[in-house]
Amino acid sequence: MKDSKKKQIGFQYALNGIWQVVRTERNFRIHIFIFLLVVIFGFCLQLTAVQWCLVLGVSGLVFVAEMINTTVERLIDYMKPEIHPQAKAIKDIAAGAVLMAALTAAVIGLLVFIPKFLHLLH
Ligand SMILES: Nc1ncnc2c1ncn2[C@@H]1O[C@H](COP(=O)(O)OP(=O)(O)OP(=O)(O)O)[C@@H](O)[C@H]1O
Repeated sequence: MKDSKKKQIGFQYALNGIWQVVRTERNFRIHIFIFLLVVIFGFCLQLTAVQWCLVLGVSGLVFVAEMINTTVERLIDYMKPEIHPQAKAIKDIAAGAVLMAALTAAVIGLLVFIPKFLHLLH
């Protein structure tokens, strides 16, 4: 098979992976909804290039963390372990990664948007 054809198929698998998460994970859809709100507010409040980089960067971090968490959960469920402390620790750590990304996003979001809102009020 040609190299470009192989790459195209790999890309389709990757898109399929993203679609799987969008379709099945409620939390991921909530992240998308929040992201769209942030983008709308970003345009309305005319974020600078650096502010866009921060907001988009941290949003990407949340999406990636959520997808890795979903991967870990599915892997553990696929292996069908008994209730086991290791299985619990693995899932809890993956969930903790999402929480850390989300908290970072929230702090950066507040640092970027609060001064913009205050500026509007004055
Ligand atoms: N096999 C297991 N053994 C021990 N504890 C488990 C096991 N599976 C899940 N748990 C515990 O239950 C928690 C929730 O697991 P679950 O797979 O339901 O994730 P979830 O966060 O509810 O996933 P979803 O994103 O589908 O809502 C885990 O964080 C872990 O503490």
